[in-house]
Amino acid sequence: MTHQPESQTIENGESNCPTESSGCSADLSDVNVSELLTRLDSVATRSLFDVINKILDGSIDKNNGDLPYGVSCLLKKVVRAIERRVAAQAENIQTQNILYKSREEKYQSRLRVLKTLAKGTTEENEVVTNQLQKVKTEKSKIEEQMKIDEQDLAKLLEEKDHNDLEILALKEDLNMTKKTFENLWLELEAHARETKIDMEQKVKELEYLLMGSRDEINDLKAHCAYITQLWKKKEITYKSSLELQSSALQELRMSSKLIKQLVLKTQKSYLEEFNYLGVKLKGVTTAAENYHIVLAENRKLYNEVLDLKGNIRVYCRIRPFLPGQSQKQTTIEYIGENGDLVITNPIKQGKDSRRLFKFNKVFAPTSTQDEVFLDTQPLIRSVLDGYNVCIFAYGQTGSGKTYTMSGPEMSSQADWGVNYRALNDLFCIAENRKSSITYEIGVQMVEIYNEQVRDLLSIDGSQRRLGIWSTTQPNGLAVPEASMHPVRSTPEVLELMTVGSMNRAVGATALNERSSRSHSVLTVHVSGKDAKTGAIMRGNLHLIDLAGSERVERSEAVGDRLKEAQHINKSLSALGDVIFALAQKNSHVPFRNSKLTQILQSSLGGQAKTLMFVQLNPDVESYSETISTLKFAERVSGVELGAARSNKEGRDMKEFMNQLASLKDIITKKDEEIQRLRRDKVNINGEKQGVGSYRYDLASPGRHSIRSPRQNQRTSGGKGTSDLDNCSEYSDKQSESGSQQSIDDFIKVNSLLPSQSNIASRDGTPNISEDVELLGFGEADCDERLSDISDGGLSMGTGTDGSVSSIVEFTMFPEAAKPNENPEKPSGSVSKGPKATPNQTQSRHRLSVLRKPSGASSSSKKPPAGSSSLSSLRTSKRWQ
Ligand SMILES: Nc1ncnc2c1ncn2[C@@H]1O[C@H](COP(=O)(O)OP(=O)(O)OP(=O)(O)O)[C@@H](O)[C@H]1O
Repeated sequence: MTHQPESQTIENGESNCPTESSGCSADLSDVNVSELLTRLDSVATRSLFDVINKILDGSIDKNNGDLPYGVSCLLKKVVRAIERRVAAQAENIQTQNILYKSREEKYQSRLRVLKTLAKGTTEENEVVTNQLQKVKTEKSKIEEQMKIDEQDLAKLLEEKDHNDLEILALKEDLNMTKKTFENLWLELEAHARETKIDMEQKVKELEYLLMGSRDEINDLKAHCAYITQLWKKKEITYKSSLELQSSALQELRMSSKLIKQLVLKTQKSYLEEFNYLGVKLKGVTTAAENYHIVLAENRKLYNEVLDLKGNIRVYCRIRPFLPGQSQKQTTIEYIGENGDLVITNPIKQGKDSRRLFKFNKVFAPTSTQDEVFLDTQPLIRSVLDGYNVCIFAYGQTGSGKTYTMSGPEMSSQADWGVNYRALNDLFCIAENRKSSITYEIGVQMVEIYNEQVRDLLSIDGSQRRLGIWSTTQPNGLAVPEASMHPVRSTPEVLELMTVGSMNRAVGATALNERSSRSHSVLTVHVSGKDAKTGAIMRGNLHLIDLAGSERVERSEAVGDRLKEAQHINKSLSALGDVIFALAQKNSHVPFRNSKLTQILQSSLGGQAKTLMFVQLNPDVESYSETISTLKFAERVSGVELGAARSNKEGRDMKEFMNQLASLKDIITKKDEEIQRLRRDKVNINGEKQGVGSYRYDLASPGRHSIRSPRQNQRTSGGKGTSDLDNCSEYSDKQSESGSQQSIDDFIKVNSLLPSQSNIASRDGTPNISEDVELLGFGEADCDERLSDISDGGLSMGTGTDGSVSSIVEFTMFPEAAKPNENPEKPSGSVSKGPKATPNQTQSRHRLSVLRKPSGASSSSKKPPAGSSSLSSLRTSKRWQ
């Protein structure tokens, strides 16, 4: 059935190979070729292409590309069908194309017609629209005008109504006024009539009165004549009294001349008396001169006494509780003015709970940096006189050592510690003395960390280990390898110290977050050259901030920290051993046991002045540390270092005596000048003003202008330190009020107001500084430096015998007036201290000569220098 149409098509002459065709149809069974052939023209072209493809694929697979005949015929048919179809379609397209073209032309011509039409219509439209627009505008204008007219009309109507109302009201008013006026007119007419009648009556009355007053005028005329007569009489009386008064005046003139003569006489006698007083004054002046010399001697001797004293001073400072510690219990029970300190253990009961310690001074937690420095200042000043001074802070970690020595971090000037203030002070004095002494100041800063000495100010920033001199060098350089930095001002020092403290080894322990685990040693080298003699003085100031002294187990340190703590403890116990050996006066002092004691050798063993700050933490938890710190400090305070000695070169006694003699010459010359000036002044004042002028001078403020730098500081806000500004201010004041003026003032004060003695102030307390300044010693730049003059509280253990020297001693050392408190102690022997040097021997000799009272045995009243009086000095805690 399926092969029928195919065979028919082939037979229809479409193909010459029917057998192949059947074979072919058999091969393409799935394409349904026979069906295709029957409706070749109606099948889609795509299907025809599919058939071709399948035929070709089948032939490739089965016959290796050679098409069988049947298949070729089939293909031919299909291709022809496709060709026909394509040709038909091409014809179709051409016809359609022609159709489209004709249509297009048709539309184009229509479009042209329409365009022409549209053009004409648009122009007309525009004209009409414009006209319409104009008409509309006019219409709207007319409408608006009409609206306005309507409004105007309405307004006019309203106004008209209003005017009508007003006219009505006015008419009413007019009527009312008219009526009122008529009434008033009537009333006035009636009143005028009444008034006319009254006036006529009054005229009649006045005429009657005029008749009476003519009599009165006549009476008045008579009275006036009488008064004129009276005045004439009085004039005569006054004239006579005037004559009397002028004669009395002449008498008065005569008597005034007499009085003048009397006054002149009295004046003359007064001048004579004054001259007599002047003679007496000379005596007083001579006494003052002696006082002056004696005072200088005393000052010298006083310094020598201080030198002989030679103790280590111990100041105790208690740190306040830090912010946030207000609830903590304190171990501090009592702080005495005299240096007493009572420590209590609140945990213990009974008498064992309290312990008393005694130091040179105890600073309460409220003490300021300023107050602490005021008590340290005199010691520091000795450095400029060629002394070695050592100040160190000892105490457990966090007890305030760094605070006392350097001040808190980022501190203001008020918070500056001893270091900054000391250097500031040194610059200040050096500046004041520059006319006579040229100073050079240099600083070194090293730290001892794990028994290694390191330069904190090395120029190349290296942290190399430094060596130490085995023995103390004459130039005081214990660590010669450490870089030396010359300094000229406080800002330079501040900069260096900041660098130094930044380089300092800092670690953390359980006790203090930023605990310094090294000893820091700041050494200030001062060398001064005397412009006149060429002598050179060298002084060293060691400022030491020791590492924390707490026990190893308490700091909970391990590893490196433990090693550090062990080194610290070792060096501190070496320090203790040295101090103990010194206290025992052992022949061997183990300075070499630690780097710290090696560096401090010149300050502990030599002739140096030493001050130790014992720092305490008041917290009860630190009780045991506090007690061991205080015990250590107590042991230190018992050490005597021997006499402090100034490092002066080439200044022997002869030189001193020469200087003294030349100074005396100058003073004598000055005194002569003063005498001359005083005489001139007396003459001038006698002529011009009389004695009153002296009283005026006494009250003048000039006398108070001479002040010590310390007084100046106190009055200017109580600042403990003086910067260079203060220095210059101080020097200015000094130069303004020269010694001439001060001596002059002194003479006036002592001669004219003996009750206001300058020797002692009114309340009985000594006024040493003022005395010294009044005598021209206000500047510390005299023969002897005033570095230690403020140690005025020290006793010399002497009674007074009424001599000038005794008065001076009594004034300067009020405690000396007390009887010897320790009579058992043999007087006349230097009980402690090393063998006296020739200088000391001489000083002692001078001291005893000076003290010898006229006509009294020295041994009965006063012990000689260096005896019990000096012992009492040692126990006296009033070293300032
Ligand atoms: N007098 C004081 N007034 C106020 N604060 C103080 C005082 N003393 C110490 N402090 C404060 O207590 C803390 C510890 O003080 P500081 O660092 O000086 O102790 P330290 O003994 O030097 O410790 P370290 O051994 O670790 O160096 C700091 O914060 C410091 O500012």
